[in-house]
Amino acid sequence: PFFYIGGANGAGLLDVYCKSKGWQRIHDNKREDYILKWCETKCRETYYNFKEGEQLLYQIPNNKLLTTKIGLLSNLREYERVMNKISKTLNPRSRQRPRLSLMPLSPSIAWLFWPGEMRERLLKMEDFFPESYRLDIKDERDAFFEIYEDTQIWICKPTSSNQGRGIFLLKNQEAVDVLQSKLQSIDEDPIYKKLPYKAPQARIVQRYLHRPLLLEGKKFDVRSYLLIACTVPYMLFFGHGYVRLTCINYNLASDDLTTHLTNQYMQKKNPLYSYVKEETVWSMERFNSYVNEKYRLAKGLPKDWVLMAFTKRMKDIMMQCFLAVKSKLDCKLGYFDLIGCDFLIDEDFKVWLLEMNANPALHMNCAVLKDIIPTVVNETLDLALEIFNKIQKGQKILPLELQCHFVMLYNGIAPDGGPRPSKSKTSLASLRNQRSLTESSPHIAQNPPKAMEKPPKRQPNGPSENPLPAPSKAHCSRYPPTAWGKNSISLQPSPSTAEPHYSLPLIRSLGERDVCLKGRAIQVKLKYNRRCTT
Ligand SMILES: Nc1ncnc2c1ncn2[C@@H]1O[C@H](COP(=O)(O)OP(=O)(O)OP(=O)(O)O)[C@@H](O)[C@H]1O
Ligand SMILES: [Mg+2]
Ligand SMILES: [Mg+2]
Repeated sequence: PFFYIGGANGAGLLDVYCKSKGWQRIHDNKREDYILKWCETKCRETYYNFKEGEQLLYQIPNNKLLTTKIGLLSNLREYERVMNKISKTLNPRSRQRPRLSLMPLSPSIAWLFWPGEMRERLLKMEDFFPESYRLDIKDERDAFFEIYEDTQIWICKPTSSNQGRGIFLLKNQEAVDVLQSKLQSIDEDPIYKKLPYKAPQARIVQRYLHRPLLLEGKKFDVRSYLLIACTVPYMLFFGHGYVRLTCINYNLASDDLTTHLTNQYMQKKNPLYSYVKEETVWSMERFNSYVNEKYRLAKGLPKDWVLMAFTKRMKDIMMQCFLAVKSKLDCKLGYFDLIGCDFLIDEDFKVWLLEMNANPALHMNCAVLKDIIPTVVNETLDLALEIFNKIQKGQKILPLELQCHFVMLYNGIAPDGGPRPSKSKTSLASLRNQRSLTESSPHIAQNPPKAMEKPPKRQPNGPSENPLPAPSKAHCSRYPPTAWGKNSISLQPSPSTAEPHYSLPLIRSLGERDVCLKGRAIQVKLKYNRRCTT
């Protein structure tokens, strides 16, 4: 079996992992006979030639729905708008009365179609995403220029750059005026009208969180992971990452971007970096202990706020982002993705999502990263492979033998334990007859997965359709102890957030379809594929 790695990010770790399976590396990107392909950048041919159900391919082709600044902002907004609309129609407790013609048989029936977990789960965007405006839409940027008040601080970011490239702060009216006239001249430039692809990248402006929580006087953000190990059915996991601090103390008035932008790439530009680099990345345990020690009493926080409340909040936010694009992501058996999610905590311990990243950095330039990154990479591949193999063989996906540090966020497994039919064209029956990766891998074939000794345990609060077994800890010994496993980071999956089957049409409809209630029937009108489910 062959594998291909494109780019340098994490290449060493990926190479070792794949070779340990007995696979052989190929260097020709055009070859189509690979079983796993992991590329930093997406290329159209790869997706065009991808053999669904036979190959594993890193990165969902349209992950930009989440991983560009504009994609994330627009999808979160649209999700909130649609959810509020549905909520007003279906929620009998809503202050606004539903329109009579839209009244279902009884409010309590309508309530049934609004699953409890979704009611509770829906977060207000303003509570986790800093106020933002798209500058590529005229009305929206005019709205920003209208509301801007002198001395407010905003941050301006290009939609699909990373490593802090192209980011600047807007600190006064003068800077905002300069930006306004620049945008106007781009808009009016005849060259860009003719050749719009030559125009500079679209941008957003975002309210600058000017009172961040500080660690030893330094600003920081937290990189965590959203692993989409499978898209048919969806299998999502949360993974802890690390804390990224600046080299020098935070100073709001400073014009030095390295005090404001916490990403490692920016920090490397600071002359102090080589002296303090080990201090610019903290493990989550160190962060947890620090908060326990310095802030617990002063701020009245519960013990282990980082590993408990903060972690839960990150998971909830990730879930909301996923639900916002769930019906739009390209799903094919074999696609998987690892998305880096950046969170900032403010002085009031409020958690903010800054952005989501495709192809997150897998470099190991600090001791903490040497500990964390291999685990992230190995378990990403383990989970993607285990799920893929099980589906190919028609086996039940759960329990997952190789799940160790990642915590399950969501699964779309049908109540019978098999994959749920999706919009993917793959016939699972035909996949079962195909040669599986396990069979084609001499290493795995010699070491077939051990059967689980115990039947899967039921989660106390999980819905009965989707019992989530505890991950096998035995597997953790395969990798050296890491910051993830050493201390108290939970190895237990959170209560299942898998969707109850009755809500599927409703959930699928979100964002793209109209829900309309008529007479005694609840009808979900599907705008795009003209199917009608009652
Ligand atoms: N709204 C904000 N308020 C305060 N600080 C912010 C805000 N947005 C971004 N930052 C800071 O700027 C840094 C870079 O921003 P962001 O992560 O959005 O850009 P990026 O170029 O995609 O970076 P990377 O992908 O390397 O993390 C963040 O790590 C954070 O420290
Ligand atoms: Mg980024
Ligand atoms: Mg970032």
